[in-house]
Amino acid sequence: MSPVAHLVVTYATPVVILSVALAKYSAPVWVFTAAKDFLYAQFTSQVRIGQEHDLQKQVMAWLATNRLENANALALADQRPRKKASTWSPPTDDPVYELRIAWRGTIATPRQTEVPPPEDEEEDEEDTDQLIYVPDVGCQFSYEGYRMWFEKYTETYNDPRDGRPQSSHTVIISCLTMFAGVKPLQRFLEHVKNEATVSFDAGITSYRPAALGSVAIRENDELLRWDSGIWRPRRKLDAVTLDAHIKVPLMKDIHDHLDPRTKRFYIHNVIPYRKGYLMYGPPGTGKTSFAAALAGEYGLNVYMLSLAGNNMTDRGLESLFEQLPEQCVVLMEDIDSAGIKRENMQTQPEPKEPEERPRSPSGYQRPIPRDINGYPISPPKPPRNLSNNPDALDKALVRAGRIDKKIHFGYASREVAGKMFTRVYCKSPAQLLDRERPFEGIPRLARAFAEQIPLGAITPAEIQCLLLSYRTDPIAAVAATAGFVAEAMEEKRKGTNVAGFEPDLDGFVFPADGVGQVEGAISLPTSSSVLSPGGNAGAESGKSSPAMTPGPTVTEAESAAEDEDTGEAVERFRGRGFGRGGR
Ligand SMILES: Nc1ncnc2c1ncn2[C@@H]1O[C@H](COP(=O)(O)OP(=O)(O)OP(=O)(O)O)[C@@H](O)[C@H]1O
Repeated sequence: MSPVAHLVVTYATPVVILSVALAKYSAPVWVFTAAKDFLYAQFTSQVRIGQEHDLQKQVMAWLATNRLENANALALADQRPRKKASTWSPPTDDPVYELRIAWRGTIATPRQTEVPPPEDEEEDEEDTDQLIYVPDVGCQFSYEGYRMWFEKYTETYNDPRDGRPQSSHTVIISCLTMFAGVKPLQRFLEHVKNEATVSFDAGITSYRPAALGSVAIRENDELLRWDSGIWRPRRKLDAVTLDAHIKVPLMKDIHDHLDPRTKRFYIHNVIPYRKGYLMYGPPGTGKTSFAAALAGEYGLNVYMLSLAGNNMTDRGLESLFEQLPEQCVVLMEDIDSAGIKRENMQTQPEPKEPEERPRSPSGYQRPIPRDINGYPISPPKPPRNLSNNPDALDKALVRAGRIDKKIHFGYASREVAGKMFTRVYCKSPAQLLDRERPFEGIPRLARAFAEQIPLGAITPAEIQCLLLSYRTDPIAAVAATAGFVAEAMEEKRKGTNVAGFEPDLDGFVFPADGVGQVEGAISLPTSSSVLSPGGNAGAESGKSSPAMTPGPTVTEAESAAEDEDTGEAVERFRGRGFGRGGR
């Protein structure tokens, strides 16, 4: 064979054979690929969930807790996923319980019976440093026998407000099904949502407006956004102690409002579906705690707005309200110091463009009262308004329709004081330190304690501070109460900040973590707000002056206790007092 023929045979033959083979089989391959694509296109249902939707987090949390074993890509979560369904143990003496049961009956699923023991909650809360993974791009899972897969797309862009890089995530859930269409996906999302709703025992997310500092934001208020939110453990409603005659009707009212039938009624009659409560009273009486606990109770997230500063315009507020989800609690703090007066509104014609509005010398636009008084930005959802001084509020702000109910949060009554005492010292075995044994005679001690709290003078926050200081010793707490009360009232009279209390605890054990103590101390009233004349808080202090005499002495408490040992123990601590001077 000639060399040319050899070359042709050696190199050309395989190429020819390969070309013939490809020509022969590529058509079926192409047909197969096209058919597959066609089938996928025809029979794949998809749902896109944007970052602004709460459901995105709920889907991620559901996947993280249910399907991690199948995930082939993981990412670190930026917040703790909620726990699975949990519920509460029925308190026999809680009149609010019936209402809660009724409410949850409308949303509960059978999974609600999967109740982890209450102690789990505490264990979980200590576990905050644990790394939490969530499924990342490409994770597959099955639901009701349908194969589903989850994709996540991240888009990065520069924030027009301050030019900083931001990212937004879109989650896509796909499902391959011949005949069921989008139904399995809808059922899946419904299931995730229900589970997340049932799991609201675990916590709530609270949002605040994202940083307001930059000039770009001030000049472009419609770009204001809520921040990405902070997950907080749910505060139980039972932990906020209120007099039953306040708590029960209030809960009933809120419960009725959130009933879907009420919503239907509002929509049918073209009435804005929202409800405003003005909670007023001295600092440290539980307004914020109650609103947050309420949100947790109904599985609603909290959107917090402080109206104290001047760095937000009405357009900014409007923009924030437009972004609220359908159901939430809007917590407006310090509305009495927001400077919202009807007169202001009348003297300030509202220009169309934000930059036409008058500016303060610092360059900030003053909020125009339309934010609260004007319908367009009135909160569409049940808001809670917190104020220490309702007298300072403009009548237009508190008129019916904007504020539907005013609720006074007052100083601790004996009932509240006794309940707080009982809650601190009735510890479950999981809460007892090594050296502690379950306390005995708590009801008697609680009575003795409550009798020493003068009416109209001491806030629940102050009581919490005292009790947490003696968290491991109820007898010492009872003995120290008279001194504590005397010192608290003296401090208020002098006008100094009672947060400066330092218990004289020689020989006693400080709370191990001190967290509650610090929290209570931070929130203790400054005398300026408690005693300020003219305001409600001041009026209240004034009114209550005659009642500010110390309550029954410890000796009376002892006789009420009818307990020799307890009496002796209390006697041992008498005179030690509470406070620097050991009065
Ligand atoms: N009624 C209450 N029951 C149980 N704890 C309470 C109660 N009131 C206040 N506390 C405790 O006191 C602290 C401060 O309470 P909170 O912030 O809710 O008071 P506030 O009335 O909202 O005060 P402010 O007017 O300063 O915002 C919280 O840590 C809370 O635990």
